[in-house]
Amino acid sequence: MFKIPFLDIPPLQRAAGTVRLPGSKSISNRVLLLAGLSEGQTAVHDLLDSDDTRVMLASLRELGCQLEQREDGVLLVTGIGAQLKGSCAKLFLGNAGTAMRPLTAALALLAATQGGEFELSGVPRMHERPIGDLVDALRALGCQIECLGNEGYPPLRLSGPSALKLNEPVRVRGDVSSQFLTALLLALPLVSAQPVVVEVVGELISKPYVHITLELLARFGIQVQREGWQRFTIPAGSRYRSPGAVHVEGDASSASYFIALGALAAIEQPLRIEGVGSASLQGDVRFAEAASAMGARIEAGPNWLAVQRGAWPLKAIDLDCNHIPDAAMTLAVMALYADGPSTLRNIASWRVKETDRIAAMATELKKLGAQVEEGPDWLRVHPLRLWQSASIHTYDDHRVAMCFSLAAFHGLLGKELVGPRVTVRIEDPNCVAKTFPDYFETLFEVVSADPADVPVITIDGPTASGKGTLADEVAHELGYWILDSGALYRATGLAASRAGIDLDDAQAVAAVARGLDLHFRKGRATLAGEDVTEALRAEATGLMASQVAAHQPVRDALQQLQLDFRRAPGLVADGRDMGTAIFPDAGLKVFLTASAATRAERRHKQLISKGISASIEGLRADLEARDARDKSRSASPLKPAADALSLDNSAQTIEESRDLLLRWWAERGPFSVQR
Ligand SMILES: Nc1ncnc2c1ncn2[C@@H]1O[C@H](COP(=O)(O)OP(=O)(O)O)[C@@H](O)[C@H]1O
Ligand SMILES: Nc1ccn([C@@H]2O[C@H](COP(=O)(O)OP(=O)(O)O)[C@@H](O)[C@H]2O)c(=O)n1
Repeated sequence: MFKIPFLDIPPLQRAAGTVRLPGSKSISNRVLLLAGLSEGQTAVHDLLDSDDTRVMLASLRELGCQLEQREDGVLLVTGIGAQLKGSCAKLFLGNAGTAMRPLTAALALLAATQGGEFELSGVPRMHERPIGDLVDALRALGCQIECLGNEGYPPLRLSGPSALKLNEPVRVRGDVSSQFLTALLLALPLVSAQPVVVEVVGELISKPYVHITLELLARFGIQVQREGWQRFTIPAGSRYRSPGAVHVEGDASSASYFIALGALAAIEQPLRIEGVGSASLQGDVRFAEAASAMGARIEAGPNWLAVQRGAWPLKAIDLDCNHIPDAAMTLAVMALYADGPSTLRNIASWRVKETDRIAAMATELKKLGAQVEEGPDWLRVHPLRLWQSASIHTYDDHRVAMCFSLAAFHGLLGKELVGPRVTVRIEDPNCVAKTFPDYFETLFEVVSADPADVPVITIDGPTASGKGTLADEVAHELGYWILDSGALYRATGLAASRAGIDLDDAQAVAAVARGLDLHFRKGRATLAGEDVTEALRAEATGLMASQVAAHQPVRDALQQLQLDFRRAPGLVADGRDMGTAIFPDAGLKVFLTASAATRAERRHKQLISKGISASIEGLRADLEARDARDKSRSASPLKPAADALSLDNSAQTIEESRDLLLRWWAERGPFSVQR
């Protein structure tokens, strides 16, 4: 997760590989509610772990459901069997419409029939998202509902008991959001001693989502009879029965970003997307048809898609997007790469989502330089030729953040589109946590950029000056990768000495360096399958590293390995020759120093905190010896690059050094002067 104020994405070129999608949000929250209302236990496989599912889980727990996370990732939900365990609760539902609407309906009916008082609230934006049509339908049925802020909006208080009028059809509007109908369909089996009829007033929008609701109800034992999309009957005596196990499909709306990515940038081979396919329940899989119409080449299996670039530039479209409301936002960004203006129609529901999405898309697309027109329920986007760097505001809306990441593919993709190489800044990138917490990590796994376009910050300097610490801090703040180049020399020294090789034998050690089976994952290092994290950091290994690092053939052997770390969105590299030899074109070079006394003291503290005893005098002698060797060797000696900025951090805290580097970096970036 990128919990940082912004993420700068450099120009990207190609996409290749396989993406495994997280579970669908719509299916996850419906399954959780149904499992929570059922009798018995449901094993939920592939559940989405996101902000919206967390609020649903917290609510279910509050209402008395038992939740148990199995080691294999499966969640066991033991439902309340349609019987309230407690008579009051206050539920906070964040900005999750898929939790607020159905819980409102279910708790209103449970309070009416079994008595109780429940308060449902959310973040400020949730209190601006209308729920009046659902409240009206439930009140007409006899439920007691108070709007605690503005009439027609959360927060709500639901109380009972009260008599329900189930003889007449329950009428609900379907032309603003289909979630109101879904909420009623999910909840009314709670009171179906007699058949319950729901009638939709107005033309129902987003029918595919209602289709998902009906399919999932059927899996939980409730066969709703449907007459067109206007009238639904829940048979008398319907009861929620756990199906035992449920598998949540991959999120089809999330798939849209990768389908678009394939259409834009899977040039040599298709991009494979696993988790959705031709057998998916979700309407948003039909985004694939829209992408095909724009030129994507798509092959589909039951639960996978393979997408490749077809037409280029993409073909402009004019599309009624009512059937793919969420995924259609992705089309608005694809339209930048089309051969003419594209128009997305029938998207009025965008105005009442996480933010007013029509206004948001128009505003942000214009920042990139695009010409955009909007109407009450449509958006027209013209192709973009002259791109400009833009800082994209994301409105706490995961979909705005995800679809604008696709705007980083520009300029270099086709002959017609050559233009300036620009940076796309995504503000508040962590807002993707709502449905796809690892979206950016997943994206960066499958994209590649021209290395020259990938920004690099180098931090060189003597031992224990704080390079590694500072590199970690800065990389974390920017969402960049880290190269601890010293670890490569340490691993070479360790591997060579374990193999009984003379560390002064340059060629033999270089051969070890070339065959290094070294991997870094989640803060741990493995060498030939063995965890060597601690062994690498030992002082003795540092001395071996400095010995083998003096050989030019060893340095040559490790060069490509180091260059391979230069991947989007960027790199912070620490070592001795990062700015002078490995990344001479780095955008910022820092030469970090501190007095020998300070460094010996720091190293001492570091070792003591790890339970390793050492004397300050001994450490100082070692580090001075190492500095002397690093500076005096002929192969890439330790020295500041001509264009490096020097920083003596003897009297600085880590935070002060970090903030100074981030300031230097910001001054050199495309957003230093506010446009
Ligand atoms: N201003 C500072 N900047 C960086 N590190 C510092 C600072 N002050 C103290 N330290 C400490 O110095 C120790 C050595 O830092 P480290 O990053 O391992 O150095 P290097 O990678 O240069 O050998 C760490 O324990 C770190 O917490
Ligand atoms: N880019 C680099 C990084 C490390 N090294 C060598 O590897 C040794 C260990 O590096 P390191 O960065 O892990 O050491 P510390 O500064 O953390 O003590 C250094 O003393 C250098 O001799 C190098 O020559 N070039």
